[in-house]
Amino acid sequence: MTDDANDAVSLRGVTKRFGAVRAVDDLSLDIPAGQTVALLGPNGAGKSTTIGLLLGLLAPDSGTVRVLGGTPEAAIRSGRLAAMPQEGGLVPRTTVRELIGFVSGTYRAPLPLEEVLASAGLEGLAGRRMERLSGGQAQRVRFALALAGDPELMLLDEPTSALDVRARREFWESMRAFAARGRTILFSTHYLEEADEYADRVVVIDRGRIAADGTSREIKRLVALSTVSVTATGDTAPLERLPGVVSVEIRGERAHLRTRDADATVVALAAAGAVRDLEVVPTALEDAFLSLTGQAGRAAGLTEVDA
Ligand SMILES: Nc1ncnc2c1ncn2[C@@H]1O[C@H](COP(=O)(O)OP(=O)(O)OP(=O)(O)O)[C@@H](O)[C@H]1O
Repeated sequence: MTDDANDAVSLRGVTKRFGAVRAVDDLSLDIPAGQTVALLGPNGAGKSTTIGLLLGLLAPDSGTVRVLGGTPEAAIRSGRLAAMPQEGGLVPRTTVRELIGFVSGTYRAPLPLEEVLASAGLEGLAGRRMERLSGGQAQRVRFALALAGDPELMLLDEPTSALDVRARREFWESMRAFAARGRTILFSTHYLEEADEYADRVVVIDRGRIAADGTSREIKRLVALSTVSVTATGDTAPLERLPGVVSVEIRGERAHLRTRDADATVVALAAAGAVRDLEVVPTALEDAFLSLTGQAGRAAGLTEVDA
């Protein structure tokens, strides 16, 4: 790992404990300027804690946290770092234009109001009052407020968790425009699909440590993407050793083989004469993700990148 002063984010051996819980455990992560990075992990993985550390809301027990070459506090003070809250922050009875205009006025070098409205996809909603916005529209206003100071880095903790599918898509369209201007985005999410679609890079975090780090294509290649099912008779232990197989689950008469290479697994099953009622189904992305952070992932020999 290189030490690059141009990194937008640099965490070095960072640990944050809450009592006996190591919410972030010796984590090292560098994000070069211009990347859109998804921090992906199950509940309690340490995503919010990581973002809290980067915003200076939490102090690490050990290790160093650098944001845009300095401390999080300095980055926020200069307006170079912005965060978007999940909820709240919108003043009722004001219009979209009034609120964004007011907040813009508090920044030293704000973006022109019309540009903020356009970037957040709010042109048609500028005159609308806060209480009349849908969930997705309100979230775009929060995004606009974060955008107004023209930050270089945006940190988003589960920005779409309260949104439905359509609102989620609309939100990400706004985010894409921001990223296209060469800005850096780090967002946390539970959804592999979201990481897959919107991030240049996916960092999978599990129990405060990095479980995998790569493009979503690389991450998906690491995980078991198909399940081969057969009716199993006799000893099922050898199934575990077939090519591609990551884990085997026996339910009644059926053996479900989670595999990274369905073709190789099927060929090997055929050679063993064990193809009764054979079925191959793609694993849902969510399940694939669980296999990466759960037992199956460890069985597949995935190593912690930053151990
Ligand atoms: N203020 C706190 N006090 C005590 N424990 C905490 C605190 N904040 C976080 N934790 C614990 O630290 C661990 C990591 O929590 P964190 O909120 O960072 O995870 P997360 O990945 O953001 O989870 P989620 O997806 O559920 O938001 C969890 O075990 C959590 O219970």
